[in-house]
Order: sequence, then structure tokens, then C-alpha cells
Amino acid sequence: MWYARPKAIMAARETIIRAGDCAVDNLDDAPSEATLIWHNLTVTPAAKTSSRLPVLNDISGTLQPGTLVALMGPSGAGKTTLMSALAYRLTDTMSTTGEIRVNGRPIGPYMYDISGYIYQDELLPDGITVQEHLELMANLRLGKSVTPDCKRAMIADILTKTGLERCARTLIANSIGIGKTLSGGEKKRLAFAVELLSKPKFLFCDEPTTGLDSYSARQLVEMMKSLTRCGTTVLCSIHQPAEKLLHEFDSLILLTGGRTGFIGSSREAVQFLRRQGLECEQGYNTADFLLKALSTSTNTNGRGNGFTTGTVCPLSICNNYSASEVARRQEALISAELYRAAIGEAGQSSMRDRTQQRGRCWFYTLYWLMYRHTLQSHRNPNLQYFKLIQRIAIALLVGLCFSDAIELSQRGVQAMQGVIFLIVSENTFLPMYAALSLFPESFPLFQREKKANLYSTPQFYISRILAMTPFVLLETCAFILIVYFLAHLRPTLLGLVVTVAASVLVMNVSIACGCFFSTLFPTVATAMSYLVPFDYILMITSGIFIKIWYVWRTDMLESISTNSPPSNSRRSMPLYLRWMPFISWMMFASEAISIAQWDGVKSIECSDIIPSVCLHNGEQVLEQYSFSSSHLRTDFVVLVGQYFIYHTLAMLCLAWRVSRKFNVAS
Ligand SMILES: Nc1ncnc2c1ncn2[C@@H]1O[C@H](COP(=O)(O)OP(=O)(O)OP(=O)(O)O)[C@@H](O)[C@H]1O
Repeated sequence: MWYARPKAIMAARETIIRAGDCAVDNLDDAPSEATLIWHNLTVTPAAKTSSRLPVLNDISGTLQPGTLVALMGPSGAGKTTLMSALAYRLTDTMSTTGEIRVNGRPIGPYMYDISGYIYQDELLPDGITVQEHLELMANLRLGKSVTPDCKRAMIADILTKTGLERCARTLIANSIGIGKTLSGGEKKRLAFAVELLSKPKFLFCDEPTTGLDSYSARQLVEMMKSLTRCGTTVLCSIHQPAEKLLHEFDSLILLTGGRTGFIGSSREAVQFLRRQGLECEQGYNTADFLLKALSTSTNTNGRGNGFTTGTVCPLSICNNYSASEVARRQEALISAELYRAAIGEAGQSSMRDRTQQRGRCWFYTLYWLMYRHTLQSHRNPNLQYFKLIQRIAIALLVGLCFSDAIELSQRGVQAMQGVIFLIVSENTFLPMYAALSLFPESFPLFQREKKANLYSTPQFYISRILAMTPFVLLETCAFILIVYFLAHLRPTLLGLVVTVAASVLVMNVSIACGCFFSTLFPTVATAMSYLVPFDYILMITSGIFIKIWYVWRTDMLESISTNSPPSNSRRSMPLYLRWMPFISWMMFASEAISIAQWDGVKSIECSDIIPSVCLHNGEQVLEQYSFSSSHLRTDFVVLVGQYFIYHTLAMLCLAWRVSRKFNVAS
């Protein structure tokens, strides 16, 4: 019998207490009690959404410390909305009036520090194992204040007691769809296991048992019950629990049509409905009976429906509840909390920002996020190794095609500028488009973890970029070295170093720009549609097609010497488009690589062309493309500057996207 498993329950409780101990030792407020009340709470869809009918309509209630509370009601009754509102996790598509207070203090962002939330659609990272995820969460949530040994012990215990030990090395999910991954039930247990790490004051679980078999559902509820014995209050929305499981809950909150149908124990609920004339049929599941009583379509008299007598509409049930003794009891508790707040006894001190107490250091969090991104990259060979092979193949193709063409002749000049254009283009377009999917695909998880206060936007962004940097360097160096040696580019160390450095910078600036577009627009498709015209800016300003610097320099010198405004006659680009080169990098990179290849070349053969149009030396080649060897330093400074500018813009866009405020009365 499931209820005759005291050993398992005791073991789970021990784990939780021990896990809690490790965390609680460092959080002076963790064991303190917290009462949550909501008073005259109304939640309405925001003006921009179609329906303006309240989802929750003037409801009140309390959550007492250390209790396991079931939130029940027909589908669409407002359970998720209530839970999100209480947990300060409503999205900005809802507006709220009324009061929600913890120990008398209006709720606010501090709820992320004192509460955990298991979502109906739990988001978990792909490409890492259960063990790795728990390690990461232990480090992000508990910081350095808990020793690595203690964390390891906690994780081992939690894995055993949540039944996840067998799948500790299983990947949570895998975007390429190959290999074993966690089942739906195991994912729910993992989400719960993560919450055990930090022992929150409140744990909100949105339908955690949905999709689980009855044995797994029972295990999960037992674990929640154990958690309440350590002081945590658990609010859990649940559909049709088995009879005995229902009695595990200390109280029920019944919702229907956004109103409260009842708050109290299951026995009291049955008695209350009996007084309304609704009698539960003998042997009928109490949870089913309660749900049917609250459901507009099924609350009718007749055997087989769960009722033996009576017909009461859910609205009357809500009205009768408001006038009942049980509701008055709730009102008294609410009044006591509001009174506490009014006389200034609100629990300010116990709700301090716990992140300061966790001993989390900025670089420590950054390190663990990098660790996760690196693992994910390695577990996705499609993304990494395939790209490397692709780049090597392109490098071999380009290198072999130009292997006989690079020489100190007029033909060689054309071939050299062609190779340079290919090197710069190859390091621009592919990485820029590949970066477009970087942030949209990880945004939902990032948004949830960021709002849960696990890390900041700069930490997430920088860790993502740093984690991919070694592979980006490897890819670019492999590409450029193959092309360099196969195409017989200039055999000097300086030429090689400048070419490699410029290519690496081009690749990184392109990724930075791709990241900017990927954070600026909500979807990859939209970002791509704006990026295509941007490609043309890059190409036009690459220096191959228009002599940008030459015209500017000559115009400027002329205007200075004649003390007159620059003439328009020799400009190859109109005045209003002359900002374009500054947002592009292809020209700066082309110029730097051209300087590396042509600067100091004394003589070029003219036998294959008429002498009047022959380029006799490297300097003339550079001039032909409006480049100048004196610009080398400027080129690198601009490339580095663009790298930082694009990344900063991308990070600001990401911060703006994630900062769309939660709309909860406070
Ligand atoms: N952002 C929103 N904007 C407008 N209406 C919403 C929004 N979110 C939920 N609703 C509506 O509010 C009502 C209650 O939704 P909620 O998800 O809270 O119900 P629920 O009781 O959790 O349902 P279920 O048991 O099916 O998950 C539904 O009619 C839903 O369509």
C-alpha cells in the first residue's frame, strides 16, 4: 500500500532536511515562517488582448506556512493565473488589482528569491545530463557559500530520493533527436529535484502530476508533503487526484470561473457542498465530485454523476462560500495580516535579497554558465564539427583554385584581390547568419532563469559568446591557414599574422552583428529579412566596388587647402550614404589584408598588360583600391571597436527584451 511506505517518506524527508540544512545554514531567513494572503484580487487581460473579462474576479484567501495546498477547479477556472499572480510570475499580458502580501509585505521581485515554481510546460536545457543540470543549478542557486562536497552529497541524495539516480547520466533533451533522453515524468521529477536544492519558502507547482502514472504522482506528492515538514508551503494545482492522494493535502482551494468556490480541507469541502444539497455518491472519488460540482456543464442531479441529490450552479456555490463560516475564517486571517502590515510589522527583514547571502560571485556564475554552453556545444556535433568540416572543405576549394594564380604580375594582382574578397566574405556571411539563431532558440529558458534571479543578462550573454569563442578561433584559423598555404599568399610572418588576425576579427565582428540582429528582432525569420539588405551595405562598402577612402581623403585635403566645402564632383557615394562604411567591416578587413599582402612589394611584372595601365609595385596596387598602408592600425582599431559596439548593442537589446515587466500589484 502506498501509504504504508514510511521508510521511503522518512528517507525523502531526511534528504530534504539534509539538503535544506546545507542551504539553510547559509540563509538565516530560510526556516522562518511566511504567510501569504491575497485580498480582493482581480486579474484582467491587458487592454491589448481581445478579452477584457476578468480571469480572477475579486477573490481572497491565505496560504498558511508549512502546508500542502491543492488548487483545483475545472479547466480554465484560473488556477495557473492565480498561481502565477501569487508567485509574482504573471506576464505583462495581465493586469492586476488587489493585494498580495507575504507576512504583510506586498509581493515583489523578492518572490523569485523565496519561492520556486514548477511550470506546467517546464523548460529544461538540452544537451546536458541530469547530473550536470543539478550541479549547475546547485552552483547557480547556492553559490560558493556551500562547499562542493556538500553540494555533491545533496545532489546524490536528491537523485536517490527522487528516483532519478538511474538516469543521472541521461541527457535531459537533445535538439538533434538522437540518443536516450528523459521521459515527461522524469523531467517533472527533475524540476522538483532542482527546487529541493534551495528549499524555498513557497513552492508553486502547476499540474506537476499531469502525465504521470498513479505511482509516480503519489511519490511526487509524498515528496511535496515532506518538504512542507521543513517549513515550505506548497501550492499545487492538480486534476483528479486519487482519493487517498487528496487526503495528503492539508487544504484545498477550489476555483470556478475565476471565483473562489471553497477554501478548506477536503472533508470540510464535502460537508459544505452537502449543506448546499450536493451529496457525494458512496464510493465516488471526492476530487471528481468536487470538480463536477464546480463545473457548469456537469453540475446536474442524477446517479453516475457523483451526486445523489441536489442541483446547485457553481455561481451559487461561490456566493454561498463567501457568506460561509469558512470564508469568514479566511477573512479573519487576512485582516490579521493586513493589520500587521498597517502597524509596520511586515516581515521586511526576513525577505531580504537572498542573492547577496548566497555568496555568488559574478565570475563564478559566469564560469558555470560557460560550462553549460560548452557542454551543450559539444553535445551538438551538428552545430560544431559539421561547421568545421564545411569550412575546411571551402578552404580547400578556394586554396586549390587559386594555387597557381597568385604571382607578382597583373594577373596575380586580380587573383590576390579576389582571394582577399573571398576570405573576407567567407568570414562574414556564414557566421553572421549562423549567429541569428543563437538567442531566439535559448530565449525562453534564459527569460525564465533570468527572472528567477539565477544570473544577469550580461552574464548570460558574455558566457554564451565566450563559450563559443575557442571554436570560432579554431574554425577561422583552420580556414585561413589552409587558404594561405594552398594559394601561396605572401610567405612572410607579418603577412601571415596580419591576415590571420584580420580574418579572426572579421569573423568575430560578423558574429557580433548577427547577435545584434538576433536580439533586435523577435524571430529568426524577421531578423533574416532585415539582414539581407544589410548584406548589400557590407558588399558595396567592401572597397572592391567603390573607392571610398580615396574620394574622401582627396576631397578633404582639397577642401582644407582651398578653405572651401568639399566638392561633390568626385564622390562615388552620395553624401547621405557616406555613413555606411562605418557600420560595415568588410572594407577595413580587406584593406588590412591587402596591406599585409602588398605593402613593401617593390616590383610587379607588366608583360601581360599595356604599360600605361600597369601597376608597378605594391603601393600602386593599394592605391588602385583606395587603400593605404598608413591605415593598418586604424583598420584594426575600427574592427575591434565594431566588435564591442555590436556586442554591446546586442546585449542591450537582449536586456530590453527580457525586462518587459511583470504586471503585478505590489
Ligand atoms: N494572457 C492571457 N490573456 C488573456 N486571457 C488569458 C491569458 N492567460 C489565460 N487566459 C484565460 O484565462 C482563463 C484561465 O486560464 P488559466 O490558465 O489560469 O486556467 P487553468 O484553470 O489553469 O486551466 P487548465 O486547468 O486548463 O490549465 C482561460 O480562459 C484563459 O483563456
